[in-house]
Amino acid sequence: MNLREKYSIPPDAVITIAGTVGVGKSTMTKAIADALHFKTSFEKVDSNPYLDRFYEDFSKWSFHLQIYFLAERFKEQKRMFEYGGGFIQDRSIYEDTGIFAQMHKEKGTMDPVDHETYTSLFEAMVMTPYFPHPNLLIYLEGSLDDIIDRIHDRGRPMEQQTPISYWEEMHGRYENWINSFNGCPVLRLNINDYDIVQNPESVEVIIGRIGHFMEQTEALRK
Ligand SMILES: Nc1ncnc2c1ncn2[C@@H]1O[C@H](COP(=O)(O)OP(=O)(O)O)[C@@H](O)[C@H]1O
Ligand SMILES: Nc1ncnc2c1ncn2[C@H]1C[C@H](O)[C@@H](COP(=O)(O)O)O1
Repeated sequence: MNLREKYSIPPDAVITIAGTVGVGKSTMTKAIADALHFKTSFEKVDSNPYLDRFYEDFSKWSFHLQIYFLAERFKEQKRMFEYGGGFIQDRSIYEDTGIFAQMHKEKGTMDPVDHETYTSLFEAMVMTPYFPHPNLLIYLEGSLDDIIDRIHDRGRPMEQQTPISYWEEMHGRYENWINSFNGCPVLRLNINDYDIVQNPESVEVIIGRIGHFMEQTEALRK
């Protein structure tokens, strides 16, 4: 019996991994997808034509970058929908609007009219059939210091030049955002509790928690 069957995880589930930059979403996405034999939906980072420019000049490129991410996520949502689920998704679309676009608008690095245009496009997109809520959102959390260490260890050049205050602001916003998020059931995992890099077998404990949590939330829904 495979882990998906063992822990009664539906084969058509869509599970989104959320959390701040560097917390470990991509690593967790791959580990869970491998364990469940699910497909993956990753963000485009290396081939993103705006990301470097954005980190050099937030005000100039924030609208372009948000539109780029929105278009990419729309294509991914459509792909997941057409496959009929069975996906682990690296970051939710809710974070683009609820964290990044919001933060840049409030900090004055995204023009309010651009933000309005972006939001109306986002709202039009989520009204299409391609945007069902995920079955589960796994929120990865950790201390700011641990996350900054991970950003440094990963070493993406544009992130190294970004002031710590940017990551600190984002870390705080994530906490507030997840505390009021109600788009789908949320399972919180603290990054100190599982080390899937040093100890890959620990993914089974996470799969067990996912299965148990999904059963509970499904029972409550009935
Ligand atoms: N459990 C872990 N233990 C130690 N390092 C980790 C762990 N998970 C991820 N990392 C490392 O932290 C960095 C950020 O992880 P990544 O998965 O790319 O984060 P995200 O997708 O959230 O930005 C990478 O260098 C990755 O190898
Ligand atoms: N919506 C976004 N706006 C601005 N920046 C974003 C957005 N989504 C992702 N990013 C940035 C943050 C990181 O530098 C890379 C990849 O994110 P990660 O959390 O490391 O997967 O893109």
